[in-house]
Amino acid sequence: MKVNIGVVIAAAGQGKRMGGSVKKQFIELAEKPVLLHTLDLFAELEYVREMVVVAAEEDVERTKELLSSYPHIRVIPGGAERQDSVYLGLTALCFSDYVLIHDGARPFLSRLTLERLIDAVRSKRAAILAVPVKDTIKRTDETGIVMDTPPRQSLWAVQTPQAFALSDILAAHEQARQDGFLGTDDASLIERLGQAVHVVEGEYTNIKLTTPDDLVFGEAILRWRKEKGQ
Ligand SMILES: Nc1ccn([C@@H]2O[C@H](COP(=O)(O)OP(=O)(O)OP(=O)(O)O)[C@@H](O)[C@H]2O)c(=O)n1
Ligand SMILES: C[C@](O)(CO)[C@H](O)COP(=O)(O)O
Repeated sequence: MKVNIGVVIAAAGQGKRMGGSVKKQFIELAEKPVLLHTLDLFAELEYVREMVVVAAEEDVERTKELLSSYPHIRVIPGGAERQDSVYLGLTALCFSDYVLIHDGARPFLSRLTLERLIDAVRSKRAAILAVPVKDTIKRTDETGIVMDTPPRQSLWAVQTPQAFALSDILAAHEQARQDGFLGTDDASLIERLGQAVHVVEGEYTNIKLTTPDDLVFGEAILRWRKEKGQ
């Protein structure tokens, strides 16, 4: 059965941890802005019914210009926090049964992984990409003393896209706004309502560009893919 899939790209951040003068969505990797690396994959998919890019208010015009070869992608202004920007993106969708919520600053997603996530959301309603944590994780108290070491077998580093039935995630965002709850991802808003979120194993290369060293990893990922002919 044909389903309508919408995409919300959160790209309204200020990139403070990157620390440079150019916001990370506009930084060029292999002579192409990060945001275009991110969008290209979605823009070529026939089952994507609609796409919304959420940009910082001051960057809306610049983002529209950058996306001028994609007239079907809408660009709207975002909010103060990622969660606010995503909410605004969700409310702009008109035709979608399911939505993929993705960070504009996560430009190395592969088509294979995306398709596995889409298969999962169609049967499970809420599915996210994640990779098993490789390091040992410790929890500390406010003085930096280790409190405990959670068993690693149950720990995952969570990525985007995160995929949901649109009605569920809209309701979860509305509830979070009402409760004043701010999560660091969208799945946490569903989890707090008791709904199951399914993990789909992703790829370690689907990194988010957050700090300057991530740009070095990013260049290396692109080089590696080119060598492999991908
Ligand atoms: N108000 C915000 C904040 C973040 N984002 C987006 O959410 C994604 C993940 O956020 P993060 O890596 O934290 O980006 P920034 O907020 O730009 O970075 P920083 O926290 O270092 O300022 C990014 O694609 C970013 O553009 C957004 O759409 N709206
Ligand atoms: C949504 C996310 O990319 C999942 O890893 C991440 O939580 C975003 O966090 P940030 O604080 O906006 O970097």
